[in-house]
Amino acid sequence: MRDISRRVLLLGDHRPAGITALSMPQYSWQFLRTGCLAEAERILGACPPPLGIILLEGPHIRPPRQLERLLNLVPDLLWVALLPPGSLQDERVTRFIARHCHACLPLPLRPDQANHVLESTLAMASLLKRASSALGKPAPSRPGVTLVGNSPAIQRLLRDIEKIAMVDAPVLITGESGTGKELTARMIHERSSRRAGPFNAINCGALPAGLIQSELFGHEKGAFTGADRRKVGIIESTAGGTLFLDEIGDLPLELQVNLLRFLEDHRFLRLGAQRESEVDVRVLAATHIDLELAVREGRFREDLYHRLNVLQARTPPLRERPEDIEELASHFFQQFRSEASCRLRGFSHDSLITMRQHPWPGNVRELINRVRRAMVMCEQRLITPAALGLERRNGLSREGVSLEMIRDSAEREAVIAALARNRHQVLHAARELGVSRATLYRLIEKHHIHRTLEERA
Ligand SMILES: Nc1ncnc2c1ncn2[C@@H]1O[C@H](COP(=O)(O)OP(=O)(O)OP(=O)(O)O)[C@@H](O)[C@H]1O
Repeated sequence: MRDISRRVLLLGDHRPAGITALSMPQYSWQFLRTGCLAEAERILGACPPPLGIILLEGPHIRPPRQLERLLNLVPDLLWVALLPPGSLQDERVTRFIARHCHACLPLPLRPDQANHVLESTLAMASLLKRASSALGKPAPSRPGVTLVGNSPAIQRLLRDIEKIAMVDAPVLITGESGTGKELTARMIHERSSRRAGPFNAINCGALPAGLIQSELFGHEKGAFTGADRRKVGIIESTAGGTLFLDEIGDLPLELQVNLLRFLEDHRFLRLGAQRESEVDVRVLAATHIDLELAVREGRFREDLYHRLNVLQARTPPLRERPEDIEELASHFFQQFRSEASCRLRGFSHDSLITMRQHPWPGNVRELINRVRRAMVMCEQRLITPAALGLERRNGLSREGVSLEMIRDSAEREAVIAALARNRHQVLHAARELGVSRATLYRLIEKHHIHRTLEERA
């Protein structure tokens, strides 16, 4: 019987020179070769091998985006890159290797050298598997807290965070619920000169109006019935650090004046105290409501609004950056995998498409919850749309979906259907759709449709 741990997925359009020798009994590697990404996905979904080899030439490295999608599907598979002569001069190739590959081998293959690299990669794969199941820990993630995502909107936010962290002024962070406002505040703190001090967060909307004053500013013993000892408020306990005031729009008007006073001279009065105290705290505030409107309607003090709004950061909603969805899903998949069945290997192609179509009203928090639930409930090897609670539906019946998203979704469906009807022949599918071949290629790129077809037309 063959040792199934020596199975290797070989992704490439042809058998690379020297590979056949590695299938000989003295090496006994078993290669599952495919030049088609959809086929590769099927192999990974059915009975995934521990190793993958990528031949970095031909159309596969040309559209690296689709390739990266596949690699993100099974984050625990270790990849070895096969390098045709001169390929390392291509900066995209070196970046790709640095990001995704465990090792690389020059072509043509020298069987002993290739066998040695495959053996050591296999040993590393089994070591990592054992370590993650023994420790019950998620795969290592990036150091410190950081925003996952590569979209221009997230890159802009990351640059803003770096700049804001350099200055010691108040910040107003705006964005819908679940978009990462608190995470942004933490990142500002961790990158600021206050990083050695405390980071405290308080949700101004979650506390009853009667309690919030003593939570923020503290109180003296006997300040009110039941105040049987002195209490240090969150402002005071954040001395030398950063205070994050979430849902600042919910702060009662009578407390807004106290906060303004504190922002102006860092002085505050404990409830029931005779004298003011002084403390050095940076305030970051967040809101998901339109504060300017709240000012116009008299629900929020204009002077406090301007005092808080010295610097701004905006956390973009997930529907504005669908290109981040896959990376986020894959990030949380890795984080939760220790809690879930080890059978799971990643996301099905269908679920990736469905996730891109979903409007994500609850943003990243919703995505985290769906991935976590899917990892518990899914019985297949690849997470399905059903396990995510995102059955594919006709866009027109969905609530809260913009016209643009409906149009986008219909366009994607039409392209997929035309390609399927025309056996993936681009020229014929383009004719059927009444567009040029170039336009159809642009649509395939735009919607990240797996080109199992590549250039058959
Ligand atoms: N870009 C991101 N990368 C990684 N994790 C993220 C990202 N954005 C949000 N999260 C995670 O999503 C969850 C919700 O984020 P967070 O609490 O910061 O959102 P919020 O905007 O403050 O929400 P709310 O307004 O409801 O308080 C957290 O677990 C956070 O770590």
